[in-house]
Amino acid sequence: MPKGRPNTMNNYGVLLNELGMDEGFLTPLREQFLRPITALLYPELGGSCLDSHRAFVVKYSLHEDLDLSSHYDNAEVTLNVSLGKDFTEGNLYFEDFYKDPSPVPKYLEVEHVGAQGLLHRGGQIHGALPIGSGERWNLIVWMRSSLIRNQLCPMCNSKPQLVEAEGFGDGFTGTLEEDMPETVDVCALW
Ligand SMILES: O=C(O)CCC(=O)C(=O)O
Ligand SMILES: [Fe+2]
Repeated sequence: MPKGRPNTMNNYGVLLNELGMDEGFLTPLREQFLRPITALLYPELGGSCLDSHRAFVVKYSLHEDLDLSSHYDNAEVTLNVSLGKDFTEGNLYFEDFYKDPSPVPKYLEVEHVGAQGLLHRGGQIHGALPIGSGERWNLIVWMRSSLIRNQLCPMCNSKPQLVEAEGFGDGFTGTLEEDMPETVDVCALW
């Protein structure tokens, strides 16, 4: 069975599409349950037309990854749900936005509470502080809007150079301006 790393920074965890969880769980979660919320909270990030995702669980423990350094996600909007187990410390923290001129509080720490999730902008710099003990697992769903990212890659800040990919890939569609994706219509009708 394929076993990719959840992302380029977390070493321990599982990509949920490899477990076949997209169709029955993650796509309905994004489309039916999260979209009404993200449409209201993140209109400027394509919150009403988040049309793909990369979902994974990340694992932290004393002998594996302890923490996660500051980064922004390859996502317009991210869902982060604490799955437990028992752990101490390991708070999530937020810093400035990547490429956002508006002033925001310099540093905000959020304690993970089991079975609770939070939504944040993918472009907001964040990281995870070291756990003190135990094992921490989180469900992370990086949600993408092709409408937004087809215009500018959020990671390199340039016009995307598309290559073929399996499944949702990195969430880009079509061939940019000449061939706008069908999701444009969905968004316009929302
Ligand atoms: O472990 C966490 O709570 C954060 C994980 C994260 O930021 C990520 O995987 O992009
Ligand atoms: Fe992240």
